[in-house]
This record gives sequence, C-alpha cells and structure tokens, in this order.
Amino acid sequence: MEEFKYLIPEESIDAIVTNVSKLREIENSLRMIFAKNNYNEVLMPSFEYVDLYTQLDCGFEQEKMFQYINHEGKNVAMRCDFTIPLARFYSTNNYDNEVARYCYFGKVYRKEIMHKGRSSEFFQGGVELINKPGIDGDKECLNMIQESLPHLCLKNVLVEIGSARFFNRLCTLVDDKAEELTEILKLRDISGMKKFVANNDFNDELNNLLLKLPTAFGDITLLDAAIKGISDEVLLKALERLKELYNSLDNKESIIFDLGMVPAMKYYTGLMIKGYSDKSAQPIISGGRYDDLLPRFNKNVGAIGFCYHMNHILKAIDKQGEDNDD
Ligand SMILES: N[C@@H](Cc1c[nH]c[nH+]1)C(=O)O
Repeated sequence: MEEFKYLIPEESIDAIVTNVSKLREIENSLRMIFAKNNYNEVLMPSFEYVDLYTQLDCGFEQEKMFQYINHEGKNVAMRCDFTIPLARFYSTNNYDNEVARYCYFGKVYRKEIMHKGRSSEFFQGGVELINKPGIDGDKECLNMIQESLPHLCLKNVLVEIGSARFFNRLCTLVDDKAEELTEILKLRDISGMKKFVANNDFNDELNNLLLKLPTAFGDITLLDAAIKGISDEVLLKALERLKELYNSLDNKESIIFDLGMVPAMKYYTGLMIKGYSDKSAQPIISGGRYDDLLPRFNKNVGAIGFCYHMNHILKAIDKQGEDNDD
C-alpha cells in the first residue's frame, strides 16, 4: 500500500500545471479583454444534474462524466461544459430576453480514453454572447479572438472557421451514412472519402464536393471555388453566410476556412471556430453559434460563444520554448 502515497490516478496525469505564472498572465489579459467588451465574469457551480447535459440531446455521453448519486437520489455530474449551464442560468435570470455577455474561467471534467496519457481536467476561459443574432454576434466574437491573439504568447496561430449548417446539411444529404461521413471528416481521411463516394450512389455534384472536403481548408479563394460548384440551396446559403461574415471583418489576418470542419459540440448550428497553434495538435480555441440551445430552455434567442483551452495553450508555449532552445 505504501507506494500509493506517491501515485496519482491516470485521470490526473498532465493536469498539474507548473507554469502557473504564465497561466495567470494569459488569464488576466483575457479577463481584461472580456471586461473591455462588457462581458460579466460568472463563477459557475462545479456540480450539475446529469440530466442537464443528457436530456438536451447535446451529445454529452453519461460515460464521459464524473458522477455520483446525491442525497436526493439524483445523479449529479462534475461540470463538463460551461455553455449548457450558462444557457440554463440565462433562462432563469433574464426575464426580458436582453443581450447577455458572460465570461468565465475554470475547469471542466471529461473522461478521456485512458492509457493515452491524457488528463480529464481541462482549464477553460471563455465567453457566451446571448441574444446577439446573426453576423453581428459572430463578428463580435471573432473580433475579440483577434484582439486576444497577441496575448497568447504564441507565434503562429490560425483561426479556422467552418459552418455547422453546412455540415448538418451534408449529413442530411448522405442520410443514414452521416455517422460514417463524420468519422471520415474527423480523420480527414482522403482515401476513406474516395471509398465512401465509390460505395454510395450520390449525385455527381455531391460526390465532387465530398471528395474535396478532407483537404478543404484555405483562404477566401477556396470558399469562392466551393460556392461556384454547389447548387443545393442550404449548402450555398451556409457558405455565403461565411463569406459575408468574412467580408464584414475589419481584421481578416489569421483567419482561414475549413469546409470539412466537424462540430466539436452537437449544439452548434452556424459559425464554428477553431484556433490552432503550430505547436499544438489540439485546438487552443474552440466555439460556435448555438441558436437551438436557449429555445430548449424556453428562451427564443440565439447565442454564440467560444473558449480558450488553457492546458493546450500552455503546452504549446512550452513546446515553442523547447524548439527555440534547439
Ligand atoms: N463549450 C465549448 C466552447 C464554447 C463556448 N461557447 C460555445 N462553445 C467547449 O467546451 O468546447
């Protein structure tokens, strides 16, 4: 038994952040940017009913939650997302459907596949912008991300944007093959996509589009080319909306399109955002528009938000430092 004093569970591996001064420095810069943009910081509870996450059909699986049965006999989970609890919070605290701006810093807990050396604790800092619909809301978030990039202490950061509306329509078009398509896109599997197209009987236009998706990231010329080849109205609208948003941005630097982007969260309905550093395989920023979530709390308003994955940012900073030492 003696050795157990010195061991930590696999879930905790990697969760120890030693570079706390850097973490606080970035956190404080982000806090100032959020405050300047009128986001109110909230401290959310660590525990929520499991039902909150599961009954909304947002893709949170029970198996991924750390949970226990409380004194009422109800299943309670450690917070595994900020967005859903904040949607609940808005619905019970905002009677006039006003625009709300929340920001937060804290951990979410999600069970990761064990034996991969991945921690199950993720430090996030993020914002939720509720009831600022359409391009105005999307722009506000992208502008804030642009404002934050120089404060992340990372040299090469790219902000990829995609569309959940586009993705969802593709899933409808491939019908019962949606799951297979999702896996292929997640892996950016070029040969998998070739087989997928060969094994199915889709029309030529869809086949051509699907074959391009695993490598469909690039600048505005990529988007324009895709728009030219599409006649499906929903797909077209989704891409035109991305283009309109892009054209409305004052600062377009670091922004590229990813037409094969798969929603990281099932609740995304429109714009999706993923920020990457060349020193990190995992996204350092992720977010998106989720216009169908608040209606599930009887609030007929749309919303958008994003978060910084602080663990990944710190790891990328370490890697950057190591590479500079070489
Ligand atoms: N909650 C999302 C990020 C996000 C905030 N708002 C919208 N999306 C996540 O954990 O990845």
